[in-house]
Amino acid sequence: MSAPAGPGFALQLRDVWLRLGREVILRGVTLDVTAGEGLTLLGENGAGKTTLLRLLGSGLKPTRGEGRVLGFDLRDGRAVRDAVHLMPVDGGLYPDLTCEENLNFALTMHGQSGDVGAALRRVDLHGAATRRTRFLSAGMRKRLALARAHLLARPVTLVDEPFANLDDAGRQLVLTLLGELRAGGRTLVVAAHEPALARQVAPRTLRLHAGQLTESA
Ligand SMILES: Nc1ncnc2c1ncn2[C@@H]1O[C@H](COP(=O)(O)OP(=O)(O)OP(=O)(O)O)[C@@H](O)[C@H]1O
Repeated sequence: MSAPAGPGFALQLRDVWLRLGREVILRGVTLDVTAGEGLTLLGENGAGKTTLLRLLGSGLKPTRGEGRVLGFDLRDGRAVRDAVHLMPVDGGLYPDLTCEENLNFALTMHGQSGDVGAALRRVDLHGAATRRTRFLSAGMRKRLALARAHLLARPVTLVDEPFANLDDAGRQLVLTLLGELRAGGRTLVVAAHEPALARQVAPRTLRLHAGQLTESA
C-alpha cells in the first residue's frame, strides 16, 4: 500500500479485488475508516457484504490489492484476528459447548477475563447458562453471539446481520450493546438489511453493488 495506515485509521483498503471460485465478488474496493467510526454496510442478497467482513477479519485474502487493520497488513492473519472480532450471521458458536462455556472459551482465546454471568444476564440468557448452544433458538443464539462480541470488545468489531431472528426487545438490545462498544471507542462495521436500525449505531453508510463500494446517503 502506498502510505502506511496512520494511527487514526482502523481500516484501510486499496483497490481490493476478491475472487471466490469463478466469481469476482469485490472489484476494486477502496475504503478508509477512522478508529471509533461506525459503518453500516448495505447491499442486496449476494452483494458481497459477508465476503467483505470476512476479508476484514482476515478469513479471506485479497486476490489483488492491499489492506490494513489497525496498521497490520491483512495478510498478517494472526495480528488481524487478534484485533478483530467477527460476529457471523449464524452466530459462529460451538454447538456442543454451553452458553457459559462458549463465552469462557472466547475470553481464553483472546487472553482476556470478564464476567460471563453478567454478560449472560445482560442478554437475558442467564437461565440458559448451562444449556448447549445447539439447543438454543435462533434468536437466543444471536443474543449469545451479541453477548460475546460485547464481552470481547475487540478494537474492531464486525457484525453480520445482527437484527435477524430477533424480537423487538432483542433488536433494542443489539442497539444498546453495539452502541456501548462504539461509546467505548471501538470501530464497528454492521452489515444489515435494516438501514434505519443499523444507522443508529453506525451512521456512515456504504453500499456494495456489482462488487463496488460507494458512500450512500
Ligand atoms: N465459498 C464461496 N465460493 C464461491 N462463491 C461464494 C462463496 N461464498 C460466497 N460466495 C458468493 O459470493 C457472493 C457474495 O456472497 P455474500 O455472502 O458475501 O453476500 P451478502 O451480501 O452477504 O448476501 P446476503 O445479504 O444474502 O447475506 C454470492 O454470489 C455468493 O454466492
